[in-house]
Amino acid sequence: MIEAKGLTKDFVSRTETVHAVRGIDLRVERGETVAVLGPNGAGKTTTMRMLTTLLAPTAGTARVAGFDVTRDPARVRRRLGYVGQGNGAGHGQRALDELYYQGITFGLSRTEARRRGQELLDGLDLAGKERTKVSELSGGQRRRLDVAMGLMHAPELLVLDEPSTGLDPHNRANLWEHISALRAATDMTLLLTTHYLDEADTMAERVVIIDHGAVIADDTPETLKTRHAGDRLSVTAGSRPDADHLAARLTQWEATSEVAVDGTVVHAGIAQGSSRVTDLVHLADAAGIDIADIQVRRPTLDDVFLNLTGRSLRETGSTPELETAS
Ligand SMILES: Nc1ncnc2c1ncn2[C@@H]1O[C@H](COP(=O)(O)OP(=O)(O)OP(=O)(O)O)[C@@H](O)[C@H]1O
Repeated sequence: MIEAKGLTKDFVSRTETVHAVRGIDLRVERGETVAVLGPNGAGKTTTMRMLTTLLAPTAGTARVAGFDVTRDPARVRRRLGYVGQGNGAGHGQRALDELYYQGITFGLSRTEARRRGQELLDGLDLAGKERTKVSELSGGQRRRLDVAMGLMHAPELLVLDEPSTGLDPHNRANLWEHISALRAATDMTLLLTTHYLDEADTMAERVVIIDHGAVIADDTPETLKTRHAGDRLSVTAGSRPDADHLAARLTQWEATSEVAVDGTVVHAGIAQGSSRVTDLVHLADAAGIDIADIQVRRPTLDDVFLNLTGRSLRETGSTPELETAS
């Protein structure tokens, strides 16, 4: 569905050149859901804008649904829906009219545009809002209307740029429930950017991590976690001396790495954590170390990013403040 090779974008001004995207290769198969993750300014939006024909690449090529984004932009646009950051819908219009005119723009008949608009309002939990002005919809409802706008012409590919930013957890979950239901009903391909690591983890079959305009990892969330970040172990010892004693033992043990003591808690990385807990208990018993609690945590995508770059996605200010919007 998407095949990008060496996609590059430089923004050149009189004073500077910003290398926003530096030769990205990306392949997305039909029906796949792929999340693009990365800190602020990594080049996610610029990449989406090139793939959706809104921005001309400086170098490289991209084909979407079989058509070249530079040579055949109209054909590409016909096959994709793009929901950008911010609201696409005009605020003075009524919800169903917005969808209707979007449908007409894409060549639907008047009857079909009205039918499709109503179907999407129903499917996205906006039934009853047909005649409500966009400006009077809540944040969550407006975002769902944006998604409906992107879906009016039944695209093969839906590109969502931070669809849930600014929504509270309830509305995020609600939006995803609707997107998942729509996906299940069609074989639509989904490409999204998000700042929410848990969203990428649960919604996407594949995660592409970009940093400084380049792809630094591309795989399933589970493989990324297994390959780039092991399980994390936290053991609470009975006393500080016990914690120090345990830390010394774990430093020698082949299953653990990066051992650190914080009060009576010993933290470490552990290979195949849950299967090694019994061995750990035996090791502590044999050494006469008192243990109060053992916890093994699966890594998150943030641990993956941290291991790859030495920075946390959270520290880079990527997790935006929540605005309550219902
Ligand atoms: N029109 C532009 N002119 C100049 N520089 C730009 C322009 N658009 C983006 N940039 C720069 O390109 C880089 C990549 O920006 P981009 O918006 O693609 O990042 P992003 O990963 O989407 O970030 P965010 O998560 O904050 O949306 C940034 O340094 C940004 O300042």
